[in-house]
Amino acid sequence: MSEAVTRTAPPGPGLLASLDPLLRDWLPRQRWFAGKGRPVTGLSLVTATELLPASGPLGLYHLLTRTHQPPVPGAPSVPGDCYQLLIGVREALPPRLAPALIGHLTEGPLAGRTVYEALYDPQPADVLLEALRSRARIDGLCFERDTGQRIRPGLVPRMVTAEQSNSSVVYGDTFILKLLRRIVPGINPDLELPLALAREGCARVPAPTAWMRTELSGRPYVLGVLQPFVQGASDGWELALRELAKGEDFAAEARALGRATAEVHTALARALPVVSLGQAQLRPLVDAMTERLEAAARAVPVLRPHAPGLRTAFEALAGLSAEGHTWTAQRVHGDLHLGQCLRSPDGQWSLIDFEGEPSKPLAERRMPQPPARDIAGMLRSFDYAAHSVPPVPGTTVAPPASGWADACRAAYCTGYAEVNGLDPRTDPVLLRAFETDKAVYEVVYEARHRPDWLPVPLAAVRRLAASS
Ligand SMILES: Nc1ncnc2c1ncn2[C@@H]1O[C@H](COP(=O)(O)OP(=O)(O)O)[C@@H](O)[C@H]1O
Ligand SMILES: O=P(O)(O)O[C@H]1O[C@H](CO)[C@@H](O[C@H]2O[C@H](CO)[C@@H](O)[C@H](O)[C@H]2O)[C@H](O)[C@H]1O
Repeated sequence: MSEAVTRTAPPGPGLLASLDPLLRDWLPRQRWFAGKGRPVTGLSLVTATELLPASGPLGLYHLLTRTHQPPVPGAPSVPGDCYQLLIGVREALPPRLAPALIGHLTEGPLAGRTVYEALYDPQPADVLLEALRSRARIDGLCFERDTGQRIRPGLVPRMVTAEQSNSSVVYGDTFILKLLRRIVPGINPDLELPLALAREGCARVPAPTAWMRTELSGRPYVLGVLQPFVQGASDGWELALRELAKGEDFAAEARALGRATAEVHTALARALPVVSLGQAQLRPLVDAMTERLEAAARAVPVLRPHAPGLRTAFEALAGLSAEGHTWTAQRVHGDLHLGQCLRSPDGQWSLIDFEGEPSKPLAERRMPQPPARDIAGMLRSFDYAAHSVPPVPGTTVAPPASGWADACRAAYCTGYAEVNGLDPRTDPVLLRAFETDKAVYEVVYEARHRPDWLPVPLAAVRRLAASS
């Protein structure tokens, strides 16, 4: 794990080489590890930055490390993914840090010491906040902030333990720092879009307070974003499940969510380019959807029988386009679902996590898209919530939830139209194509990350395939 190091710090490659076997075992077990299903055959260190020396009671290292894995069958060989790690080194872990254990060093300059995931530990987490507050520059790590927003020192950190694609730390219920795990070169929409929305004065999205970035081989990388923490918030997914469990409807909230989505779309359309999609521009979009379907059917065999029916959704869209129909495209959220919507105690909705679908290339995530992409994501999410309610024991009857989902879906579109003037239901071909694309994505996502959930998107796949 030493040949590709571009920056090293004491105690140097000795420590880093001895970390290699521990990380090889630990990395693939992390929720945010994107290369699941293929063995990690090697790691190469991209950068190592010492934040606290291991000669003291707590050593702290910021690492960027590239994994080597065999290519996905049928796909071309590409460089491995690059992950961001914050590694702590202590003599022994206090019991409160037991879940953070990575392993024990058996060789090298620090043999006998314990290595752990340092974000769990308030002291290292505080090092990051202090670096952002003071706009530090440590080796190639740049900590920057909006000087108009104040970061009070001494806010107590706690790691967010929810299942995430990245990792987050909350500071004193005032800020939340998201450390991106799989990092990719380029402008990251998770910082780009909230900054653009803040400039537009859009209050539906927490405005970035500070961010961490670096440059590798002349290309920019966003490493993390700090934003105000919405205190006492519940996310839309929790709220929807709560209402479902009580047998309550969620239509009023769904309508408010539709309004919030439309407000964000309107602000994004003001802030960033809006383009028209004629036949030439729509073709690549439809081709990409079709290719994703083919790749998904190769990866998840249970999808195969439905592929012909699903393909008709994309063909219908291409057909409308061939007849001269055009659509408007703009920057969108890209992975909108109920878990990305936070309701504060005063009932206001905020949207978070503008990273887009993490498995897609950044260039694709940053392309203008019909707003129907986000709307379809939310419509799928109401359906997900409805299907997550376990059936009544001893019955095979579907939970009373399909009607619940239909009411939410309708209310959401109504709310959207109230703000935007355009009711998404007036373009059913476009909506079906995007819902299909999303359901296909979800099948792959669940097969990879949560196989028990696979029946949820598969139910939608069956419905969408049959609705041609
Ligand atoms: N500004 C915020 N205020 C309160 N909670 C937040 C905020 N941003 C994120 N969260 C919480 O952190 C979780 C993870 O954030 P998210 O941006 O979705 O990360 P990821 O990209 O890792 O999925 C969210 O589900 C939400 O519960
Ligand atoms: O980690 P992210 O929030 O960026 O998104 C990924 O994980 C989501 C699950 O946590 C996944 O969402 C799917 O499951 C949700 C219920 O847990 C449901 O509300 C969504 O509609 C459904 O797509 C998301 O697709 C994935 O990108």
